[in-house]
Amino acid sequence: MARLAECYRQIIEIIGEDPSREGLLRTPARAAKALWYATGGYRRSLQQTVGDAVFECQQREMVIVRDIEYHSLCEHHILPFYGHVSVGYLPKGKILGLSKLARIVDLYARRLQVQERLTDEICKAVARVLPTDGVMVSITGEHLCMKMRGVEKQDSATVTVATSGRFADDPALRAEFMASIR
Ligand SMILES: Nc1nc2c(ncn2[C@@H]2O[C@H](COP(=O)(O)OP(=O)(O)OP(=O)(O)O)[C@@H](O)[C@H]2O)c(=O)[nH]1
Ligand SMILES: [Zn+2]
Repeated sequence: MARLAECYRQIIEIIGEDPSREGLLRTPARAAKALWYATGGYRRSLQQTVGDAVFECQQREMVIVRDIEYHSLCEHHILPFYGHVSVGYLPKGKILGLSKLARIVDLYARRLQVQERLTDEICKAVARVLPTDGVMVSITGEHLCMKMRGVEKQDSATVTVATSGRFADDPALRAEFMASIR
């Protein structure tokens, strides 16, 4: 944390500000803490995230948690991107504690990411922590690197999808998932 704060102190200096100015005195420490938090996904495992919250259940119909908000950092510019994740799966004898789906989202969002990989990692993680007949994930994202700099498009949104198991080759299942999250 001290090293990170020192890096931020230097950044403040390099951009032409005075790190000893009263308003900026504690900024390096605050910014370090904020970045540490926003990248906390590197310092937790999937197992720690899910714990023991896998339960027996014979329900086989699709389970969906939709509109889980996330904040991530684009790996190209280290600027935020954010939006909503919807996760669905087909249970096969076991179900996952609902909050754990949201915790899995945070586990992979709080890293340097591209939206496509975030989508894929969430999909694979759900399939890893419980038996399923398939997992589907859809993410919407607004990227500050496309809004506040660069191409400066304020209204574009990115949608990404990942599937596994029966979702990969059953258009009706995909359609059911997409209809439920709309
Ligand atoms: N596929 C994908 N691209 C992303 C994501 N986040 C940012 N990018 C893109 O990463 C690309 C990096 O392109 P470069 O040409 O190397 O960088 P740049 O000169 O800053 O590009 P501009 O943003 O076009 O100014 C840009 O097109 C960004 O829009 C993401 O989650 N997924
Ligand atoms: Zn970017």
